[in-house]
Amino acid sequence: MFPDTKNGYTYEDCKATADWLLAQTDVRPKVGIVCGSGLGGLAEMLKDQVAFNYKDIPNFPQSTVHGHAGRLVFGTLKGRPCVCMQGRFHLYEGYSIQKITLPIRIFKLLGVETVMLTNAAGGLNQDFKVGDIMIIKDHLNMPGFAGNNPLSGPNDERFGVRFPCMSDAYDRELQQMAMDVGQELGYGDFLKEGVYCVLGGPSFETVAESRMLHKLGADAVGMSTAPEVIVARHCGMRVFALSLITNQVVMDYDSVEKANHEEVLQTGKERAEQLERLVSTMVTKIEHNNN
Ligand SMILES: O=P(O)(O)O[C@@H]1C[C@H](O)[C@@H](CO)O1
Ligand SMILES: Nc1nc2[nH]cnc2c(=O)[nH]1
Repeated sequence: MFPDTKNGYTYEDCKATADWLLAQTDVRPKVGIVCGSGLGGLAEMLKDQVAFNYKDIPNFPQSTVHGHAGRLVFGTLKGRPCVCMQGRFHLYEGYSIQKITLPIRIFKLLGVETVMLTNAAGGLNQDFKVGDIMIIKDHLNMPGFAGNNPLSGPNDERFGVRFPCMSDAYDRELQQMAMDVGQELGYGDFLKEGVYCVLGGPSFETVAESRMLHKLGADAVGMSTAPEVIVARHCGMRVFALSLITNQVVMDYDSVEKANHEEVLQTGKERAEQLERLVSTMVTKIEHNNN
């Protein structure tokens, strides 16, 4: 079956999904986590889990990519109520940009205040190595340059304003917290910061494209996250995001390296434990209104 490409989801559609979920769990999450390719182990850390397959959730798309389990998991992480997407959606799966970002609005209506996103990305910055964790400080939203922005279409003020600011999209306090926590955990050698660039995928970059993105100021390139960040900021949630550098992007015509999804998943496995510890430690330190 070809994925549902319905464009718009109304406030009422999102509310219906959120209410359906809230009726089936007592967990009232303050933190919403999105797991990138091969990084779904974070969801397994949640205690007292109540999990839903995406196929059972009204209005939810299905995961079609290897490394994205397709489960929404509620539970607690060191006592803090969380909800975790074990698998996200991508434009290249054939979904509309509104559909891939729908879960972020549902997070909002579940009561989430802070969104933490992870992804797998190719390293463009020549100082980065495979296995580095990059704290995202900003993004280049390439589909948005071509008019494919998740906020295109009628604006519902119940979510946010027509023209949201994005110069502060990535919460600076949370970036500093990640640096501090990373240092405490002994991750200083592989913890970096930088600019993430999203492309539509699913093809990986040509050499010319990679060189261009590097010149434009991107440190890492991937196929997700930025649309989710835009939607999260539009509806007023704090955002923190990390890229795991799973491969070095090929920038040289003489290179024999070839980007591939298996390498992406393999690097995810090798670095998963540290990434999970970094995110889970941060969750215990983030202050919310009633904790
Ligand atoms: O969901 P993320 O952004 O982690 O997935 C990346 C981009 C592609 O979906 C895939 C390529 O290997 O990994
Ligand atoms: N576009 C893109 N996405 C990725 N996800 C993981 N690695 C890569 C990469 O090299 N390029």
